[in-house]
Amino acid sequence: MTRTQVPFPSPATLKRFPHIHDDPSTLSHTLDPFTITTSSGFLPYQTAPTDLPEVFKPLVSLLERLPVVKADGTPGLLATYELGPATEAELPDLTDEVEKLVLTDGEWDRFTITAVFRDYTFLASSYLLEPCWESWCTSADRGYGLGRDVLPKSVARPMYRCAQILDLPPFMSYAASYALFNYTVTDHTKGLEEYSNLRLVRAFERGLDPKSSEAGFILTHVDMVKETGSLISGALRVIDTLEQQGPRTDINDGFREILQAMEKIEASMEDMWANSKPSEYLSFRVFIFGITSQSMFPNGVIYDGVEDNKPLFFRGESGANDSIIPLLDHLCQIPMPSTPLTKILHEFRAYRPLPHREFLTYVREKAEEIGVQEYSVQDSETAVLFLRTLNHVRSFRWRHWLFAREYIIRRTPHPTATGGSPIVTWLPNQLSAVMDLMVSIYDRYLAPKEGAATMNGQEDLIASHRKQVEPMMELVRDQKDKLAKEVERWCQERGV
Ligand code: HEM
Ligand SMILES: N[C@@H](CC(=O)c1ccccc1NC=O)C(=O)O
Repeated sequence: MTRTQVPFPSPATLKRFPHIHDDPSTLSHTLDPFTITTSSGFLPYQTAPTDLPEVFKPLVSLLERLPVVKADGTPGLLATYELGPATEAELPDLTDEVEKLVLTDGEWDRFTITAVFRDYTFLASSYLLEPCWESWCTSADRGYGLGRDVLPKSVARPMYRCAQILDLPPFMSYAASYALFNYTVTDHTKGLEEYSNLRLVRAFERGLDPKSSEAGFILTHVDMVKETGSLISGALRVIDTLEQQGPRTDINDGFREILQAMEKIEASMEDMWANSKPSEYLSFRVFIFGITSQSMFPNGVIYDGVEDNKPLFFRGESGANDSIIPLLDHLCQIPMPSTPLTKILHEFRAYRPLPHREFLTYVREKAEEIGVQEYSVQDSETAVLFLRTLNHVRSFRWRHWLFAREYIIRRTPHPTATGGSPIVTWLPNQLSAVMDLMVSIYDRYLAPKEGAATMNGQEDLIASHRKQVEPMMELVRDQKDKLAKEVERWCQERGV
């Protein structure tokens, strides 16, 4: 029997997110595929289509021939730098066919439209970055050179139309394109349970081979995000119970559910090292750069037939559009410094699917309104659970910093990440913010107080809770110093 004495989810949450507890397999394809449920979490409510309606055959044909190594193991169009000419010669403008992607009730078939969007964005990025791929493969210094600066009508117009319908920027994105709408399973009865059952749908380089580093890179993200149903459920339990002034024990349970989900997510994240080799990352990475804040696109890109042909600028595909960490940032009300770096963090928000954006905004506003942080620190047991939640945000970001260092920073002087953020300073901006908050909460609410009555029951309880987090806090203080020194060294070495 549950101890909950207030409705969960709260009427307010249910009103705002009516599908939150639905069985994902029953959801209508008119809904955005990233409609959130507590079982599918931030993954799409159903596995993405591997094929498109027949009329998009010319697009699918290009996509199947596109990868550097095709599904059958032979070289594809990007291997010989022939994708550009093939696209220009073969692809008709299928924008009118996008208009026909409606279901019987006349509503958009958003599920299929997202698959069409995914495929156009794959083609667009391949087309724009093919010259960079050629420079990277052929020039000794491994520079990227310049990308193409005009996207043909036959790619630009239908991609733009899909993006309008889905309310997304018209460019390859993390959720609706390369990562979360780009996996399938070999055995449908097994689903997502086993990592070895996962496969990519589309790939740039060698990703159709499940053992490749490209496949491993993306599928590790999928394997992590599959655990987000209970993360969302835990976060909602905290917010909904607090909003309805329910019992603290239930709020503590919400934090426990979050902690359990994060254990699984971080364990899966650690498999990145085995699933995707650091030495092979920079290859397929060429195709995921954006067209803003990048030397390859100094003047953005003209989308022929779109927005009066004025140059457009979009951030590239990035895990910064993932929703796990922003959910916890918002729930815990982690304050970010007012720096230009934080502005980039906010700009990334626009690249998430609409349902993720709506959910994260809801969590951010509710957490502020009901004061999740303030409530949590008033009781030493909740304060410990809150600190342990923050510690997951820290360890995620620390592990992630090690990825950025070993897969990218050590191996290329290129100053910006695919999303256009400065490669050395941006990730530490957020990592330092979490560590600062941990130290300030510990010092204020759990550290020994001068003159506190030692035999007072309350002090004893605080002391016993303090003991639980002391080793964790020691590590945080060490890591804070280590990070600052390391960032300074990289900045000096790279002239930042
Ligand atoms: C080899 C593995 C990875 C590398 C090299 C890597 C690299 C990067 C880089 C360079 C950024 C900067 C943003 C930009 O401008 O593009 C970034 C951001 C980010 N990535 Fe990754 N990433 C990796 C794996 C992951 C995984 C598995 C996740 C989990 C979903 C993830 C989630 C994030 C998040 C949340 C951000 C925003 C950072 C923040 O809020 O502090 N990344 N990543
Ligand atoms: N920003 C990263 C790439 C990246 O973030 C990313 C790209 C595609 C899919 C997932 C990603 N996740 C990691 O953050 C980079 O600069 O290499």
